[in-house]
Amino acid sequence: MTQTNRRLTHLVLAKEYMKFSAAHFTIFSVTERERLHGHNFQVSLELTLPVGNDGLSHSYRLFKDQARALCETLDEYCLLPNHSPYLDIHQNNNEYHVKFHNETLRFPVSDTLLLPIKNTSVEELSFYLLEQIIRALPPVKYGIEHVTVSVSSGAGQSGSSSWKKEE
Ligand SMILES: Nc1nc2c(c(=O)[nH]1)N=C([C@H](O)[C@H](O)COP(=O)(O)OP(=O)(O)OP(=O)(O)O)CN2
Repeated sequence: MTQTNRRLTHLVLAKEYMKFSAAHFTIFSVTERERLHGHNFQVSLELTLPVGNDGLSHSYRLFKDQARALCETLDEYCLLPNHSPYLDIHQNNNEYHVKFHNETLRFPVSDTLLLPIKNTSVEELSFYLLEQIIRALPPVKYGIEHVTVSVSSGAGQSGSSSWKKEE
């Protein structure tokens, strides 16, 4: 397919089930954080990819199922940023002891996920999920030219991150 007659489509996938319920606290500085609380985080996925002669890019079931599976890996956990510059996290038997400023918070290991992110913000969660999506759906294999993952912590607020195929 030449560059000129390539037909690209932009799929937007934002199914209600692409969500995860999780506890977290956002850290604002070396001394300031919010209290532990939860959200139903909503995820959306946008993909740009070519449409074949059959008028189809891929069955978007493939992408929806992957997004849903990724959401399930985060569902009903307390999420901690393992790369936060403000936290010192150690496991002590079946607990994580999390030192922040002048306090130590304790979380059950069974209910907590340490994510490779710097904060449990929507922006950092979008970076994390984008990396997971690219790992699960290699763009070269699926002809994906651009992908954006958005994470919302509530109506009217979200963060997103994107990957774009190098020209
Ligand atoms: N850049 C970011 N700022 C904030 C984030 C974030 O993810 N990225 N997250 C929070 C808090 O986690 C909080 O849960 C949501 O923030 P808040 O402003 O309190 O918004 P509400 O969901 O409570 O909605 P309002 O109706 O606007 O109060 C804070 N900042």
